[in-house]
Amino acid sequence: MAAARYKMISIPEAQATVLQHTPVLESETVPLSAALGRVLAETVTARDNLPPFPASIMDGYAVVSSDGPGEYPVVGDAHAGCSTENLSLSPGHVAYITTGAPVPPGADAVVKVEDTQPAAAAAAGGDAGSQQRRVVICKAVPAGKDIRQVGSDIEAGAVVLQAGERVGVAEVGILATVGAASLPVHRRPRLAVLSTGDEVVAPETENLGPGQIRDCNRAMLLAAAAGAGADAIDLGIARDVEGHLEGCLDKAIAAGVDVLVTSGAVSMGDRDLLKPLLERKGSVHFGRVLMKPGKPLTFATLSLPGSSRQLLVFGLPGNPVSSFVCFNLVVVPALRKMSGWAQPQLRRMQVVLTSPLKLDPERPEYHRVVLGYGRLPPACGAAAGQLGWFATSTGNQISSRLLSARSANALLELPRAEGVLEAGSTVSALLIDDLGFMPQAETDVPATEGFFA
Ligand SMILES: Nc1nc2c(c(=O)[nH]1)N[C@H]1C(S)=C(S)[C@@H](COP(=O)(O)OP(=O)(O)OC[C@H]3O[C@@H](n4cnc5c(N)ncnc54)[C@H](O)[C@@H]3O)O[C@H]1N2
Ligand code: MOO
Repeated sequence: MAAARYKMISIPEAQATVLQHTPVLESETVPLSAALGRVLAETVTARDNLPPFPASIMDGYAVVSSDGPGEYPVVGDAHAGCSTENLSLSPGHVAYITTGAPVPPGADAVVKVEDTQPAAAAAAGGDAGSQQRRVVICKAVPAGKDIRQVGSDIEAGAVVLQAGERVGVAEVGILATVGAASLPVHRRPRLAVLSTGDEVVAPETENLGPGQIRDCNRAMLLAAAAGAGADAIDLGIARDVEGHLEGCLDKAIAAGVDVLVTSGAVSMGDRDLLKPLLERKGSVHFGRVLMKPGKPLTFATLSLPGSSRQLLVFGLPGNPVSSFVCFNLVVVPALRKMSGWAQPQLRRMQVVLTSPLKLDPERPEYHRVVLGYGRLPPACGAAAGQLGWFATSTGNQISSRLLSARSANALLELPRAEGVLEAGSTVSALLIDDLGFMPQAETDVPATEGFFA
């Protein structure tokens, strides 16, 4: 019997080994326009107060609150963007003010325009020769009403974003607010993707020759790398001869990438040449993992000439689903760690099965599912009708059938066991996509009572 050369290790051991060999990449300074999705390498503080001046929240009149309702002369206008240098209020006077304008010194509240009226005399054409505008304040307001005090949104010197935080859309706005026109973020990982196999031909091949199939892994893994925030390059297809595979590996080294992701050539056939090559060029940390799909998953590191850095090599199995699953389970956390994520692991949640699932007695299995949120369907038995997260299987899970990954936003973690897990069972699931893009709209989920009233 042909013995497998590599010790079979557990999934957590494989993931820990990968992260142990994965560095956090150094920082670089990027303009704010390029910061989306990056992880901050330094804490950002506010250089000034927001608002920097007491600002009106409403269009209306700046008043001295102790004056109360009554008719008052309007001594000036404070528009957004103006200076109040030449405008100050004494009791018995008001100033017209717009939203976002500085409140003039002396005023301590704003009365919104809906709570005022034009003064009758002024409306009728002025009061006996004095051209002064007047207004009737109809409502008493407390001091501070409708004024944003200096620093009430952001105080000067306050930490607005921590090192290690990911820059999303709101964070771009926050950075712009504090004047961070450029900022230090962790460098994006550089990654190369290589397919292997004599049977594999370019996707644009119209008529397949005998024994040929189109290369789906390369396009998919390039897309996955881009989705995970890496800069990816395409190394093409390596033929099943050692010289060619080695030439491709050398190209990855010459390109200066941080990560090489290959697919295929890691199992037990006479043309599975990757592991021996990696042994020769570097260190193979594992070559078999107890998981389905993805058993021959391989991870190696190679020293780079003239550098203290190491090239991380992920030898993903050739079956497209195995490649897809393994990329999510080990490459995504590695790319996240490189990019500066403090917690790079995939997020786990508990979900309810909507159909019975057969278990594998030999390997723990990652079953691709579409998660939805809503009333659990009748198939969930006793839990039916409750609100919760539920998982719908993508069907036949054979590792050649990439349609089983279509729309999948999670991988169920099914234990290695005999038998079937019944519908209605709760299992853990790892998120592989943004739940905001759930393919199914939530069903029958009520909004908070009274929300639309
Ligand atoms: N004797 C054994 N044979 C196999 C074992 C085993 O333990 N003992 N493991 C099986 C498992 S599990 C897997 S997974 C595969 C992995 O094989 P390889 O990683 O060596 O991949 P290949 O043999 O090159 O290809 C497998 C399969 O995938 C197709 N393929 C490969 N590359 C692509 C691509 N870029 N695009 C689309 N499809 C691709 C290839 O044609 C094969 O059908 O090994 C089992 N064998
Ligand atoms: O591990 Mo293989 O991925 O089961 O087909």
